[in-house]
Amino acid sequence: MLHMNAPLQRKRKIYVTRTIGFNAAHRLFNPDFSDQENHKIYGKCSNEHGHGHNYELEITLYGTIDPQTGFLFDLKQLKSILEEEITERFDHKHLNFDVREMQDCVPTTELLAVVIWDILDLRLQQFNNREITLYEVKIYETGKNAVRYLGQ
Ligand SMILES: Nc1nc2c(c(=O)[nH]1)N=C([C@H](O)[C@H](O)COP(=O)(O)OP(=O)(O)OP(=O)(O)O)CN2
Repeated sequence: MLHMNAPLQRKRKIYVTRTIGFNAAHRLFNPDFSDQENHKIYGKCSNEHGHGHNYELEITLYGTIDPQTGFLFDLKQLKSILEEEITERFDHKHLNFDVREMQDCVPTTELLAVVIWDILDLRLQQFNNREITLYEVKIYETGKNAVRYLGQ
């Protein structure tokens, strides 16, 4: 038996974060509004042919350290899940047209965070019996603009 018991005399709750990026295009445009209204609300972000972003995401899990492995969750496994669920779905896509989960909404960073939360929350349900939950989806749309969603 390894001597990791000392720090694990009691259950330890911890947060683990993996960062991932993808490039995508979008247009902020609500078909319920006129072109003028869209331009007033979304400005240059409503330009007809859209524009691109280098999105950076921080995905944080929360739970109890496994006393056998010393992990909350294997980060290699989290990397694979994020590649399957996020990179494959969003990278080099146009969010208004190419991503089924975004087609009925204006692809703001807020709604992108909610959609990504729902995708990952579903995928991670298989690990709930290990007391692991999704804690936060944080998205940087630009170097200066970020959104955090905690599932509420
Ligand atoms: N609440 C939100 N506001 C805005 C969103 C959004 O998703 N949620 N998105 C945009 C645009 O997509 C836009 O591209 C961001 O524009 P801007 O603020 O100009 O981006 P920068 O950080 O690069 O701007 P600087 O000029 O460097 O400050 C707009 N609003």
